[in-house]
Amino acid sequence: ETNKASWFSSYSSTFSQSPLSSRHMFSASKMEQKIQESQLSRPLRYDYYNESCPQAEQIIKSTVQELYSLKPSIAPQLLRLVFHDCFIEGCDASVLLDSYDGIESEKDSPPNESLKGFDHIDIIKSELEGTCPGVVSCADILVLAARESVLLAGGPFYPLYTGRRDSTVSYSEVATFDLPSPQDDVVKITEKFASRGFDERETVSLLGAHSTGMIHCKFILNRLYNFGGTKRPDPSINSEFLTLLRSQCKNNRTLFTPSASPAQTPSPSSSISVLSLALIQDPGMKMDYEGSGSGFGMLYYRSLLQGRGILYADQQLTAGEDTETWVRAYASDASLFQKEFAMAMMKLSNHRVLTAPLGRVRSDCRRIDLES
Ligand code: HEM
Ligand SMILES: [Ca+2]
Repeated sequence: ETNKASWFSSYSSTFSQSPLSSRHMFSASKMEQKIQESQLSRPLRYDYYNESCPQAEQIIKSTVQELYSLKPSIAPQLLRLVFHDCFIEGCDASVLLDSYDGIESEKDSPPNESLKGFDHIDIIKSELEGTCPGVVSCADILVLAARESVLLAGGPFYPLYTGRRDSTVSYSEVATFDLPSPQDDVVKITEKFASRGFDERETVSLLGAHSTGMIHCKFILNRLYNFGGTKRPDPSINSEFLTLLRSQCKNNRTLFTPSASPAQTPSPSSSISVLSLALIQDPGMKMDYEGSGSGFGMLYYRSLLQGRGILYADQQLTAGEDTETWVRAYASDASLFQKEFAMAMMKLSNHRVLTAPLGRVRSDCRRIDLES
């Protein structure tokens, strides 16, 4: 029931706060209708699949582990994926839908351009469909796979209820406007998370997810070479760290992997835009650039305190009084971080879920089945 209460508080805060409400897909009356309908829908349950598909959670766990042993990069990919799903109209697998038949999908919206992990979700889904066809929702697969990924990346375990159902809609416009941008300042970031019911403390702990995974240079080039049009770097970057980041991310036309030969440098008349070339040639760098593998969390916050945040948005956590307090707390207490990250991930995974009779269980996570 507490679950439901937080669902409602986060929903209504989105609704009332909403400077962006005209851009949301739902009109006010539709939203009210949705709230009323949801009062009829059932809450999530512990071990929801224990009769309908008792092996479900084990299958998800072992498949993620197997995929991870072949390609460790899937763990951060799945973790990011659950954030991008749950943040946009709740944990309903809306982010997994492909664009087809007039559906403009979230995954094709600009903030989701570099999301990965969709094919891994397909693999897990097909394992489950082989065992219990039509039973396990894509939304549950996403949160459970992300939980496993957090563990593999060195983060905490957290319990999750199940019984989420999948959306029949993809919210590409909401994703375009509401997902946080790497260029957002601390005010914007805290506003966006507050609109989903997360306070500063929870926001700072969630950002600890940036202890793991890859970042592409395109997200920080301005910060390194032309911050706010100044032709100078962001003054908040530690100067040694600036040198390191610049060595990883060369400026525009010279943005090539070390193996690229000079002959491949495009001439100014090249028909390929510099931006798209930059994307092709941008292999990305590890967020835990020190590669010490010294755990999930601690190093991220310590780096922020030294002006070594990679994204502008990361570094902004030290620019707000409250957020900085939590950065300091997590930098000095690893177990506090693990505990609070676990709580925040549980809250994220329960954000505005759809349960029966709402939504449905898609048999293909990328498409809405016509018959069901
Ligand atoms: C202010 C909020 C946030 C912003 C602006 C932001 C932005 C970004 C950007 C720009 C990247 C790099 C993507 C790429 O280069 O392809 C990234 C990666 C990542 N983000 Fe965030 N993010 C935010 C919050 C979060 C949260 C709350 C989580 C999870 C709880 C998360 C998890 C991740 C993960 C795990 C990666 C690595 C993905 C990979 O290796 O493929 N992020 N984020
Ligand atoms: Ca969603």
